[in-house]
Amino acid sequence: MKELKRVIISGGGTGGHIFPAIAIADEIKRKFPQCDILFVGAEGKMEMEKVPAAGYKIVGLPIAGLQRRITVQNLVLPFKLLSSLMKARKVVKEFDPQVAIGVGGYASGPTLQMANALKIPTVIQEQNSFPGKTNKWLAAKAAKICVAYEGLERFFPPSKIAVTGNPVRLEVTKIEGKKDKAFAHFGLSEAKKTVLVIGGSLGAKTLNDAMDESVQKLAENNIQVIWQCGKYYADALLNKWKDRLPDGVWLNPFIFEMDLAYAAADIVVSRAGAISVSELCLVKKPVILVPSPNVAEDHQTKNAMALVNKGAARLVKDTEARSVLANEILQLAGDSEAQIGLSDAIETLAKPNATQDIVQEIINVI
Ligand SMILES: CC(=O)N[C@H]1[C@@H](OP(=O)(O)OP(=O)(O)OC[C@H]2O[C@@H](n3ccc(=O)[nH]c3=O)[C@H](O)[C@@H]2O)O[C@H](CO)[C@@H](O)[C@@H]1O
Repeated sequence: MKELKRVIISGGGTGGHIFPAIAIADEIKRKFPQCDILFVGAEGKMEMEKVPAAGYKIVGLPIAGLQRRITVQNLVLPFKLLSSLMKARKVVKEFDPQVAIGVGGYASGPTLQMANALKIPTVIQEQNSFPGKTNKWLAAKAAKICVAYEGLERFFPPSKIAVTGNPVRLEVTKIEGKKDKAFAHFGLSEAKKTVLVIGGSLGAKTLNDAMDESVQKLAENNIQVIWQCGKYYADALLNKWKDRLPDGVWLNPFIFEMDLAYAAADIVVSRAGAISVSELCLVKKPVILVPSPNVAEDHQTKNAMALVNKGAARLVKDTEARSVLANEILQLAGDSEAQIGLSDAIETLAKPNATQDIVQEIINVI
């Protein structure tokens, strides 16, 4: 069998790009423990913290995105791009990987572009039903494009597509037998129903507003809440709720132990980011999705509808969340038949072998 010895993985910006990249790296390491893996990210972005925390080395490029407003940052963008291309060329040349994998996000542009220029094969992993700009741009020269949804022939050369599903970190979805540890970790009681609220890797204002108005009501109805609010909203919310949070409400910017959060939950309320959706299929919990309307081509609604159309999730629109979310939660919490129906249906959409299949595609191109 061909062996992976040196691999570059590039991309990031949000957890939705970083965590699948880490899942791919973990699977490569599981198969080829000696493989040397180097990540290439964007300076100042989330990957510069999360990738080393997962035990991998990362180099940052000075790349940034175009701001929608006219700003000084936009004026220096061409210089940042040029210096990112130069740095990416140096990194790729010196590390000399057998393959470079792009997971979407700014940094993967210069890195894979330079790998292409140096005749190193490239593989792209696209998490969503609507591809990001960088992946669309890199597709023409990629050797393989691993996707999670059908129908991406509209954007990518059909002969290069492999429908694998999204890579998900293994330990995140291993929840069996962890309930006791989970309740202890979050300081919750086994006697009450638990709702997990996650606004994607960065938190979601809509979900925070909805929870801000309804945690009290949920607590009064014997429902506990694990409320992940995201780092941008944390100061204001933690300040407001300091000393006043009802019993059985855990509020924090980020959950490092997602396995415990999933294990504790009877119901999950979540944004419909692609990796969150893939994880939810694997943990088989009843889910209420509130897709973000602020993403390219409304792709979170498409991610969500793929489940809703199969009876595998309920949907609450972003604009309606503040007024209806608490009642939706209470209604579902009181209907165990509906909960079973949702978890049975969501289980059928899981792709448990996605990460192995992606690594096989990577091996095939070297
Ligand atoms: C606003 C935005 O641009 N969202 C995009 C971003 O979502 P986002 O970055 O929110 O990513 P996803 O929802 O796809 O995945 C979130 C990941 O973060 C982890 N997690 C989350 C919260 C937490 O407290 N702890 C934790 O570990 C989850 O377990 C999961 O692994 O990338 C996704 C995949 O390209 C896209 O589908 C989303 O539309």
